[in-house]
Amino acid sequence: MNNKFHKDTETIHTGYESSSHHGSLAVPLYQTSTFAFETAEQGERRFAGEEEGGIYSRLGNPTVRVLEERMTALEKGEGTLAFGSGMAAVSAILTHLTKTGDHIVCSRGIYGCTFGLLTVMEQKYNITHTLTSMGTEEEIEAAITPETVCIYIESPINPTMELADLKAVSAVAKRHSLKIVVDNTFASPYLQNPIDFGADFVLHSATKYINGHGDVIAGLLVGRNKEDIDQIRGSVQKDYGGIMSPFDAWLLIRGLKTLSVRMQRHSENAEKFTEYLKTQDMVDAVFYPFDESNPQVSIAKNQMTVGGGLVSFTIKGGQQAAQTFMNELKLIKIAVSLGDAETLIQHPTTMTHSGVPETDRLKMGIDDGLLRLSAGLEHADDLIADLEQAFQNVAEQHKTLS
Ligand code: MET
Repeated sequence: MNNKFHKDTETIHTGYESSSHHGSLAVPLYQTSTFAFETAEQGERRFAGEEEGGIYSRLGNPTVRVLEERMTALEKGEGTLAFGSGMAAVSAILTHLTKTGDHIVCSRGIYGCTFGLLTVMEQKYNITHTLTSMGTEEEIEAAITPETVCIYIESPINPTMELADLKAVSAVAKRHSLKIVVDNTFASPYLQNPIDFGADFVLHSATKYINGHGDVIAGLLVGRNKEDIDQIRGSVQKDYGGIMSPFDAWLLIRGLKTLSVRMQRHSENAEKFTEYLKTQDMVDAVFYPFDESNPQVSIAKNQMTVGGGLVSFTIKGGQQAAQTFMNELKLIKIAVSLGDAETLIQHPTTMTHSGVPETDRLKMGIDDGLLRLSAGLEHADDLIADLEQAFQNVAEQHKTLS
C-alpha cells in the first residue's frame, strides 16, 4: 500500500496486505525466536544481506515489521525500530549519536529515567549535557559548545507540559549541523509530527498512547532517513539487543488501530479538566498546551493539532496536600504511566522524577505540589465528580485541623 492516506486510515492498514497471509484480517503473530533456512546456502545469503527473509527475531520479525512500517508512515519518516521499552529507544539513539567527550543540549525538563541515563553517560563516558529552555533560538544557542553533537528534547515536557519551539530548535540545529531527537510520547504521532519541523529522530514510549491499554512496555524510534535507521538496526539495536517481542508488537498493532478516536477523547477530557481545575481555590497553577492563558499557546497551536490528554497542576500545600488529595480519589487511579483508558494521577516529586536531585528537579519546574493527570476515556462528568469530592474532602480535613 503505497498511497498516502489520512493518519486515521494508516493506523489501521499501513504495512500489511492480508492477501499475503491467507487472507487473515488481523496481522498474524509470528511468535518464533528463529526462522528455518531451506538450505545452508540460503542461511549464508541471508546473513550476508543478499537475500530478504527471516534469520532470528532479534534481527527482525514479520509482526514487529508491520508495526515499524505503520509508525514510519504515521511519523512521516523513512524507517522505524521497535524496542523493549521507551528507555531502550532513548539509550539506543543516544549511544548511536554520541562518543566520549561529546555534549548534548537537552530541553529544560526530561523524564526522570532519561535524566538518570544522561547522568550515567556523563559519569562513565564523559558525555556531558546542558539542560535549557527551548523557547527561543537565543536560549538554545547559549547552551551549545564546540562539543555539542545533538539536541535532545521532549515536547510537551514530562510532567511540566512546557513546550519546545520546534522551529527554533531546527533553525539552531541547522546552523551548527546538529542532529535533533524528539521524544514525542506526550503528543503521539496523531497530534504532532516533529519530522515536519526538522527533527532527525522521533521516539516514543509506546507503552503510552501508541498502545493505549496499559498492558505493554515498549519503545519506538523513527528516523527521517532510512540509512540512519538501517545503521542502528545493524549495530546498536542488534548487538545491544533491547528489541520488542513479537507478542508486544501484536498488542501494539491492535492498540494503534484506535489511536485517532482515543486521542480525540483524551484531549476532550483533558480540556475539561483544565477548565475545571482553573476554578479551584486549592489549585495554584494549571499547565495545558492549548489553554488560552498559557504563554506558549501559540507555539502549541503551531505544532500540535489539539492539546493532548495530559494536564498538570500545582496544589497549594506542597507534597502533603498533593498526597492527601490523591488518596481521596476513588475512580482516578494513582499510577505512573499515561495514555491508558483509565485516568491516572501521579506525583512527579516522589514518583516519575524521584531519581532527579532536588535542585535539578526544581530547575525543571517540578515543585512538591505538582500533580500530573493523564485523562482516560471515561465520561468526563464522572471524572470531574471524583476530583470534586476529593477537593471537598481535603478542604474538610483542613478545616478540622485548623
Ligand atoms: C518508572 S516511572 C515512569 C513511567 C512513565 N515514563 C511516566 O512518565 O509515567
